[in-house]
Amino acid sequence: MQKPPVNSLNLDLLVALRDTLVKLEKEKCKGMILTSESPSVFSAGLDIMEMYRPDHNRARKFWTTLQDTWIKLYSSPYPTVAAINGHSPAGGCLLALSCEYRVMVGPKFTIGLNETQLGIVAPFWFQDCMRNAIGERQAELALTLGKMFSVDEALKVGLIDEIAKDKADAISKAEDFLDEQSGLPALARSTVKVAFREATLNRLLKNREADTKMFLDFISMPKVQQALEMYMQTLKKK
Ligand SMILES: CCCCCCCC/C=C\CC(=O)SCCNC(=O)CCNC(=O)[C@H](O)C(C)(C)COP(=O)(O)OP(=O)(O)OC[C@H]1O[C@@H](n2cnc3c(N)ncnc32)[C@H](O)[C@@H]1OP(=O)(O)O
Repeated sequence: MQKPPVNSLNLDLLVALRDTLVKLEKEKCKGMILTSESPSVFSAGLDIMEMYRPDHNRARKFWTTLQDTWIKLYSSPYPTVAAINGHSPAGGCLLALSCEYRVMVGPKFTIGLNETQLGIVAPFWFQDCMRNAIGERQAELALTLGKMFSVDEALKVGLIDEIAKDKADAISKAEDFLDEQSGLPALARSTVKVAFREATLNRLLKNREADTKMFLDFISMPKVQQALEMYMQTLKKK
């Protein structure tokens, strides 16, 4: 990802990510490493400006493109690794959680689904991804608190799989994971992957329209708009 300054996921970046994932699948990609050009941010999550005082049609397109991107990434037949070389809150954490393996550069960055702290709610499929990675108990604690994990905490709880000392080390560890996968029969590998992910995927696939409506209704609430405005101001003041 290369959208300065913080790879916030706006409609354009999501379209680019989704189209890339579609192309990779078509071209029978052997494996993908998702990382960031920024030296300190993997992705700042959803672009708050897409949710603040939104145009209804654009907000719908934004959300359905996020859903498409997630579905493509989460269900990709080829192996995927997140080389998390910077902070990874909210939607950034979702991208990392949707890959099969996570290597994160330590020690100073943070990762987590922090939505509750912002006065918004992580959608059920974000929650499912966290639950699948760290288990029911830890996920409930993390989601209700909107907890951002340090790299050490993330490793301990199973949110990431390995710690790297810098980006080059993260890429090298990610390549090791892909090398290990490359010796396996591809169809057997991807069938097992989809079997593990099917229930989580189907939950969104069967409820896409309701999920979109919930998002549009939620961001139309004056209280939510106030919370987003205050949060944007805090970020700008910083
Ligand atoms: C019931 C179902 C309902 C569904 C409801 C909605 C569900 C929503 C789901 C997911 C939500 C999200 O993903 S919300 C986004 C959450 N993200 C964050 O909280 C991260 C915010 N950003 C930061 O903490 C920091 O920016 C950083 C740690 C990522 C990087 O820090 P750094 O110091 O390097 O950079 P700055 O803070 O100075 O930021 C630079 C610049 O970028 C702007 N910025 C940062 N984050 C965002 C963002 N997410 N969206 C838009 N813009 C962002 C920041 O304001 C600065 O702008 P200026 O240079 O103009 O000041």
